[in-house]
Amino acid sequence: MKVAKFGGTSLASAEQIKKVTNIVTADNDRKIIVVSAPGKRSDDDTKVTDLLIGLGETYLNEGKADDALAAVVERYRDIAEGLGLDDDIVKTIKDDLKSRLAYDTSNEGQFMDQLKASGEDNNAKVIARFLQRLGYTAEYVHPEQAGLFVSDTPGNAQVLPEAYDHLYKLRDKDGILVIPGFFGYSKEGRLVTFPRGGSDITGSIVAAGVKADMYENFTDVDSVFAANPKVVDEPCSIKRMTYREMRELSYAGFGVFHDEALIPAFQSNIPVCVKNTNNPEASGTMIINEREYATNPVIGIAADKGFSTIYVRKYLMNREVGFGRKLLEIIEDEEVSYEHMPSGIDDTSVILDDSQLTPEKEDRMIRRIIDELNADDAYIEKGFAMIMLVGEGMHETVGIASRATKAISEQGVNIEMINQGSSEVSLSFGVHESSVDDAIRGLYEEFFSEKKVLQ
Ligand SMILES: Nc1ncnc2c1ncn2[C@@H]1O[C@H](COP(=O)(O)OP(=O)(O)O)[C@@H](O)[C@H]1O
Ligand SMILES: N[C@@H](CC(=O)OP(=O)(O)O)C(=O)O
Repeated sequence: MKVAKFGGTSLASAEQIKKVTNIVTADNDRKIIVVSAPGKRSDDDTKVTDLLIGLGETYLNEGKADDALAAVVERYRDIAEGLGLDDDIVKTIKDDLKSRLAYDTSNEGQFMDQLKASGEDNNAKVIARFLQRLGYTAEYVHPEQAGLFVSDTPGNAQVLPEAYDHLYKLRDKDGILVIPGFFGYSKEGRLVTFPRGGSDITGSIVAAGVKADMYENFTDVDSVFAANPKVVDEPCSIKRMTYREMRELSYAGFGVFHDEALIPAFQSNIPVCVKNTNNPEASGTMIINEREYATNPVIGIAADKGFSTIYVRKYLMNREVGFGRKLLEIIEDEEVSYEHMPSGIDDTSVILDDSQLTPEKEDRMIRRIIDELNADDAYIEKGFAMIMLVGEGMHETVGIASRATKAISEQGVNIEMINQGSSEVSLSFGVHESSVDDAIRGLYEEFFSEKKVLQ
């Protein structure tokens, strides 16, 4: 049995949904499909999830949001018409959205979650209805009834261990099961979404729960590439990579697959295959436990912008017992997690993701570092990007770090930070955001320029 997840680009229009149903019905093993909300139809289009976020925010600010509601309903009307479905499904979706807007707004996180989740929930209903109309036995599956239980943390759900046993029972059902991605339910029955891009996570959890033979992740590219195709021209395709490599690369910026989505599949040893809805014949990228890495010690380069560094200097910092703990405690008190912490003798830097920061938090942290830790100097610098070079064979291959630093410096890019820490499969560099694309192109040229496909 296979679990196939289809992303927003694969379900953005009626035409795309028809491709999806062709793919699903062409292989009897594709018994469970996990679907996203309709995504972008073109580069300047808006994902339904973003329309829903806009709808929720307008409603919270103004107490009504008729135009924003109409824009969401219009997307489904377009799809329903293109699929030849009766208009009643559009009316049902409109009523559903209105009842979600009537939800208690006192907890904004919960209010937004149940609204955001409607994108996948209604799309799953449309797709199940379309499959039935085509004459297939197909069923929409409600995540709560399937037992997809998660933590009660709005926008940041984590699967609860008991979910897997409940999901196993889906194996007993007949026909094609259509499950909306992106959300589950708390034990108290509250809807909770995963982080953005979280339908990949649902797919992986369901694949692990039903003990699938494979988890197929359908998107809009033929494979995972060694670098972001928006930065490097025609980057080489990766045929096979390990879970660890994919996790590091997706954490560091490969938008094609959610980094948290690897864990459930990995723990159950289910191979993951990334494939293209627009070209399903292409073999895609297999993500597996081990690979032969002698010829390709490095498999990919990922990068992400939006990092800040807290720089702290204090003479004899290395001799002060508990300095690091106290520093991290100040950051913890602001409910901020840290990414890296490269250190010297008298100074240390803590790298933080900007999305967790506000000017008030920054001020409080700096003031406490100076007052409570008696630091000689402390300040925040913004506008960093982190680049990650990843590959299972890197640590056994002499000279990777020196080739990488040379390649970056030949682009005229200054390296602000290097971290070849405890991870055995990655090496990361901090550079200024403005020079990150040059650095990636330099690294790509050094490690992949002669290659078309990484086997
Ligand atoms: N290294 C990479 N390999 C493949 N695609 C990548 C990579 N880095 C970024 N991407 C982007 O990820 C996109 C697919 O992810 P996403 O838009 O989330 O798809 P979906 O709608 O299927 O969830 C691709 O169109 C591509 O532009
Ligand atoms: N629709 C949600 C969840 C998701 O995974 O979407 P996509 O498959 O389009 O990345 C989002 O945009 O975050």
